[in-house]
Amino acid sequence: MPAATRPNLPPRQLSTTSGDYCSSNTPEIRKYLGTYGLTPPAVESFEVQSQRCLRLLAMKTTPIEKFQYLVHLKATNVHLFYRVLGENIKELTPLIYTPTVGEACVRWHEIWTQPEGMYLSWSDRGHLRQILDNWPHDVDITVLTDGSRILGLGDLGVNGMGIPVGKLALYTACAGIRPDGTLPLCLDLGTSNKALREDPLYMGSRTPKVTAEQEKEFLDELMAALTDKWPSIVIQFEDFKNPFPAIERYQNNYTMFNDDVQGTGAVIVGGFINAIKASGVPVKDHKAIFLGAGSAGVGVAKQIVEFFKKEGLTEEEARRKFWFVDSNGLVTQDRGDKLAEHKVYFARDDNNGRQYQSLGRLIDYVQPTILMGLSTIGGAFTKDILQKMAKLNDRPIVFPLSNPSSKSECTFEEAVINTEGRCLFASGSPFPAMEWDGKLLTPGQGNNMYVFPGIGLGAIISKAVSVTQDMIYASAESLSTSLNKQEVADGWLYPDIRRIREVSVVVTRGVIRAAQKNGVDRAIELRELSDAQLDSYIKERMYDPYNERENIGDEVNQLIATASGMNGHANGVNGISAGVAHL
Ligand SMILES: NC(=O)C1=CN([C@@H]2O[C@H](COP(=O)(O)OP(=O)(O)OC[C@H]3O[C@@H](n4cnc5c(N)ncnc54)[C@H](OP(=O)(O)O)[C@@H]3O)[C@@H](O)[C@H]2O)C=CC1
Ligand SMILES: CC(=O)C(=O)O
Ligand SMILES: [Mg+2]
Repeated sequence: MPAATRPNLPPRQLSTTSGDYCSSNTPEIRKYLGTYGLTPPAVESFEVQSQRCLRLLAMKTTPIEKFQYLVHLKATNVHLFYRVLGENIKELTPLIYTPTVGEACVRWHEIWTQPEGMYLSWSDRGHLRQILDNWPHDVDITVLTDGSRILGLGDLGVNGMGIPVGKLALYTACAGIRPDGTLPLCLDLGTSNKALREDPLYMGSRTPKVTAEQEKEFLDELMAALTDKWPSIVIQFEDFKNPFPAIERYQNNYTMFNDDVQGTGAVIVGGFINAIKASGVPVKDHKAIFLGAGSAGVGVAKQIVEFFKKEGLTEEEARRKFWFVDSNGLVTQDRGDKLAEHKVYFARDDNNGRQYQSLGRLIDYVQPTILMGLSTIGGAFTKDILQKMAKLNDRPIVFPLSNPSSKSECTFEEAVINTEGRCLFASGSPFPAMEWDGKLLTPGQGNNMYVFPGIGLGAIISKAVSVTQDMIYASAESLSTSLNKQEVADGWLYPDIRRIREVSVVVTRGVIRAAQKNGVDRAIELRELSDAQLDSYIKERMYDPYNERENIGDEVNQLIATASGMNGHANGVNGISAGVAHL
């Protein structure tokens, strides 16, 4: 074939995203693609490319610059991005997700360079189904937000797009959901953030947030449009200021869940089950104070109620183990204000006229074994609070879960020092390990990425018609059993994040089994598989960035085979195959 031109084949649309310009392409592939001469001559291995990426990353001095480089890498070579991410998941997750994604969202309008995902505006209603036709791929899963409660950072309008983009990257990295099967979706329904509305660089509608009734009308149209376009789509809601109406309205009619309420509940229960075991205190003797009674706090407590019930408590006994504090103090039935509906279930009626004075006084009164933070108030677990918990308990359970790190109720170091290294700890954002009394202590991270990828993949593979409470709970239980012997021996609450692909298989299997038990699965042939067979089935369906060649396909394999007189199948053993496999 001529050196620099495509053989007798039709012109081909080149795509940077799928690696058409990748330096690992062999000369044959470059000729086939028509990129011969358009890339530097060297044919590089993945290791070399990865080394360059990591060096480039190290040259960036701030987390936001590193974030921007990773956005660029994903846009220019998606498979390389997922290889680098997969091999450095522990180091890179804080850059593509919390905490850095928080800063990226705050500054989204300043740092935006290229489109990712879809935006649907209030003014688009009536046409949502048509607009979805503009999306170029088939979709397995979407993460959608209205930007109204981005981490603990408040209403950021369409700047919130960073969250669906980041979460979907984790669906791919952790559970192998194909990148082109994911749709980040940001609803542009106005924003209550006046500063953003007035910022000349803001990229959303400059109108106040629509009413709850209008949002419901919009979501009704959107849910119908999404499932009409992609009948098996899994729809994950994220970072809504008030997520409860949508969960209630759609959970039985669509394959949907809300990760802040249900995923957070599951991931915290997953670590909590191990914390309860490690505390040495029987389940019946635990008592919990929650600082923050929002969607995440109540979501976590509801899943813990399920766990307590499975451990033999009645629902009433389980419910009464919780004391919630919100911005108006202890959540009680006789407080004098109208409680938001989601708080009523846990509102206390045994306050005996006592007024809430402070978190410290409440700890003295309740004597809790567990202190959870989902309040968005950074530093709320002061030295005094932590020392009180340490005085009351041999192994106090302290979970400061607010994100990003600046909103965490305390740091790992503060918790360790003020409980003399005895706390059972998990946070929302990552903290470094530290030495205490000659021992290296590693903080747990109650990171939803342990469960949502498996919930999503389980729903996709089982073709579930809805995501049931049992599926969510199964993800928590599966997570709690996924620690290996060493992790258990070291007293960890969560498995090593570097094993996330293995963990996601266990979680996915649990979710599929629960879907089968509930009869919501449509892939009924999977019911016959043993657990080992189901694990293999799941693994086979996971996207593997090391084995990507669909961009080239059989056409080039055939061509290479003919040109080289060899069997040029991409998984073969010659130099050509290495190039194809590393597209
Ligand atoms: N796994 C994880 O790491 C996850 C962490 N989160 C984090 O949890 C936090 C809360 O999320 P979410 O529940 O959805 O948010 P919400 O806004 O729904 O809830 C925040 C809660 O904190 C309460 N609060 C605010 N100020 C105070 C105060 N001074 N004292 C006591 N309580 C206060 C609010 O009170 P009021 O109700 O009166 O307004 C509300 O109940 C966020 O930072 C989020 O990032 C969320 C999901 C997963
Ligand atoms: C982790 C997450 O979902 C949140 O903080 O909102
Ligand atoms: Mg969230």
